[in-house]
Amino acid sequence: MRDFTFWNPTKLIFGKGQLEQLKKEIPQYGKKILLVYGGGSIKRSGLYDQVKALLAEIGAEVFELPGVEPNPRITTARKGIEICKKEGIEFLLAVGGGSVIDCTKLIAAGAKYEGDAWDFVIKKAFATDALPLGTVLTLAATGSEMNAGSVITNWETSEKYGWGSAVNYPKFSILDPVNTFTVPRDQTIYGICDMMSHVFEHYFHLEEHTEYQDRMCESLLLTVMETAPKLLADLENYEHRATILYCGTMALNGILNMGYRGDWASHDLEHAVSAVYDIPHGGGLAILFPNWMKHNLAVKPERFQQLAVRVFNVDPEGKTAEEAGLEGIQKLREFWDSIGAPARLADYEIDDSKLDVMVDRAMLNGDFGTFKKLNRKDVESIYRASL
Ligand SMILES: NC(=O)c1ccc[n+]([C@@H]2O[C@H](COP(=O)([O-])OP(=O)(O)OC[C@H]3O[C@@H](n4cnc5c(N)ncnc54)[C@H](O)[C@@H]3O)[C@@H](O)[C@H]2O)c1
Repeated sequence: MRDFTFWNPTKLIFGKGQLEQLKKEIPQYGKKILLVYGGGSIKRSGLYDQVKALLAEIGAEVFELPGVEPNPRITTARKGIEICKKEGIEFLLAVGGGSVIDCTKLIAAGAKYEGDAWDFVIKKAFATDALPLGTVLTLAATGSEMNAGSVITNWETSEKYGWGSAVNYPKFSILDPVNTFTVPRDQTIYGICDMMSHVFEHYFHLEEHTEYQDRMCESLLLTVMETAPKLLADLENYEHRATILYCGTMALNGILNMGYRGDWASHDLEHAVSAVYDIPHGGGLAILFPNWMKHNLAVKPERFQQLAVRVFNVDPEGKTAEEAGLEGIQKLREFWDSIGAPARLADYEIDDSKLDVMVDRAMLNGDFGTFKKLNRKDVESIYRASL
């Protein structure tokens, strides 16, 4: 295990009816609020009206940025930054899923920056200051509600990158499982694949002696796999929504991955696909991750074997580490198939016609990944296996 410092300042407020806490939390930061949300699901569910009523109760002056897209775009963040600068916004409230939260993070940092906020995303500049932000999460998936990451797409250049800075941590995040009841079945599945993928990104590392971290990762995977079918059979079940919501946050808030660095190449592979085709992030990961695993099985077969035995119940008797590991990867595929996750790029009508463009996008910053550095040939091979 490597040396580490753990710091996560986000206040997590979890449970039924917790939206009321907005009245206590927001006034510490100011009265001029930018409310950021997506395509209207919060209006249909009634959450928008509830938030507006609470903001009215604390006498907030509310400006709005609706219409944040899934795979949020730099153009939308720029609109939000303009509002912040023009109106002297003091606090940003994101109400939505990972896309709304990620966009809000860029707006918060961009509002304190003279240049174009895309500079942060391409790492031309590093964000050292930001307006404070809070979130009301409506979809279990990304962990963005309790981390410092943000993923932004530039549709003009077909680029999608993750960027991060400690200034991005939400001051608070309100997680009421009831607010996730309306998440449609497909988005619920993508969220489940996304949070499991975050754990896999952690799990495949080259560090020795991460016994406790491994078991935490495995326990999260087992919990998600046990709960997912129950939730998908009963989408408005509070307890199952709560378990999945909590798992989504825990999968990517820094708690599982102290003392080592995970791989993250599969996320880069997926970002390059959705920068070209605008597919749901969790759906892309469900297609690509098992193929990344097969491609890299030989790098450290014992890790795949451990995952197979402990999480996928593979009997290691009489098998090499590689054979047992491969069986585990097949069981992961079977599990994702069983919940209705996409398995091939063809499920999104993606063929090999833009394969070179996707490879170019993925390779823009050179070889990537830490478990194994992927080069152009590796990337092409994983995409081809995923067609
Ligand atoms: N910041 C991070 O750490 C991180 C990690 C992983 C992924 N991401 C990024 O996050 C984005 C995906 O976010 P996401 O998976 O949370 O999905 P999302 O925010 O893109 O939402 C997906 C869809 O679900 C709808 N929706 C959200 N909540 C709903 C509700 N309660 N009822 C009905 N519909 C609802 C949205 O309107 C949208 O159409 C991608 O851009 C991905 O790259 C970020």
